[in-house]
Amino acid sequence: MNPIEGMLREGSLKEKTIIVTGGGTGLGKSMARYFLQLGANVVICSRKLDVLEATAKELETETGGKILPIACDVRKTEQIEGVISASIEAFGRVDGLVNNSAGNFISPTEKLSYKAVDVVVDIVLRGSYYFTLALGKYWIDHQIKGTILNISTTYSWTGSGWVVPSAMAKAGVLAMTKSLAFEWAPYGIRLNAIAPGPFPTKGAWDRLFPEELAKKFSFENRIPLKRTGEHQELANLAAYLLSDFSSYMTGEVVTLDGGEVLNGGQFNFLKDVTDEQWAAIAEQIKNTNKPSRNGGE
Ligand SMILES: CCC/C=C/C(=O)SCCNC(=O)CCNC(=O)[C@H](O)C(C)(C)COP(=O)([O-])OP(=O)([O-])OC[C@H]1O[C@@H](n2cnc3c(N)ncnc32)[C@H](O)[C@@H]1OP(=O)([O-])[O-]
Ligand SMILES: NC(=O)C1=CN([C@@H]2O[C@H](COP(=O)(O)OP(=O)(O)OC[C@H]3O[C@@H](n4cnc5c(N)ncnc54)[C@H](OP(=O)(O)O)[C@@H]3O)[C@@H](O)[C@H]2O)C=CC1
Repeated sequence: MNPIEGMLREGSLKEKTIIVTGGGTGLGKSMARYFLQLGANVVICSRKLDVLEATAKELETETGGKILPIACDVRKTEQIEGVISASIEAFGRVDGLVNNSAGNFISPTEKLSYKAVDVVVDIVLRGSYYFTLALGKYWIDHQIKGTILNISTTYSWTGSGWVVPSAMAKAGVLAMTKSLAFEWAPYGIRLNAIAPGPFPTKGAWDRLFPEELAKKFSFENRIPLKRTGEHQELANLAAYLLSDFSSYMTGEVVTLDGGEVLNGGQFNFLKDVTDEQWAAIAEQIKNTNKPSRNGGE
């Protein structure tokens, strides 16, 4: 496969200031890089300031764009408000938010302590609605037509065992996306979401596909398109959803997963049937049909 290129034309996010939570690592970092390349001012925030500062330095050198790293635990409202006021001070205003911060790990649910469930739900659900609420109030007060992109998962729809706190929290984020897309549409505020399939990042792989598991299962085999996602593919979609090109779209959840979620199709197990078997099956079904066509049983 050829390397995936940036999709939008230069300057597509010019004059926009976008906050990316969890923007120091993984997919958040890849989105931040592309937003900078498209001319946005970017604010990245998460718990680890040293990681954010290293990312900011790297991306600034690479893109020549303006990026501000700020420490913020998305479970703390005063820290979120601090990020918003520091962003306004640095760039004049805020136009976009990516709720990308997350916590997650695989575990049998009955082995989780109450705190282990809380930690994931609080980062994902509480963090997303705290940030959304704080920015929404600012946008409504200042008549700014802001845009929010929530990073969800495909199992928000289907549910999934062994990641139950994450599934509960991400499903809540989806409900918020659709509910507020309607309620805040009169203010011109848009909310959309991406449901990514597997995109290799250290954060996700260490906690969801650890070596012990990777030795036994081939994840690529579960994916109809037989590969994991490229970060630029997700960054392209994210930039589109934050740009004015998507200004007629709100309340939408776009799945980007190589077809992985379609595995649930009831007859998809037939992918292993050979051509010879298909010929025999067709013959058998036709023979069954014959008597009924001739008026028989
Ligand atoms: C296709 C892929 C879909 C991907 C989706 C994603 O979201 S990928 C994104 C992936 N990226 C990330 O997740 C990035 C951020 N993630 C993190 O920082 C950590 O994974 C965190 C979420 C645990 C928070 O860390 P922290 O330092 O704030 O918390 P802490 O260490 O204090 O633990 C709190 C409680 O959890 C308990 N506990 C922990 N592990 C396990 C376990 N394996 N088993 C059982 N329990 C476990 C721990 O014992 C404690 O409970 P206790 O004993 O006190 O009752
Ligand atoms: N990679 C994948 O295959 C998939 C990822 N996703 C979603 O994509 C997003 C990015 O995940 P990914 O890049 O893979 O993983 P990462 O672990 O790299 O990203 C998670 C980010 O969240 C930040 N974070 C965690 N806790 C907090 C907190 N309390 N306050 C603020 N920030 C916090 C972390 O920074 P810090 O530690 O500094 O706080 C980190 O930068 C997540 O929403 C994830 O659920 C969804 C489906 C698949």
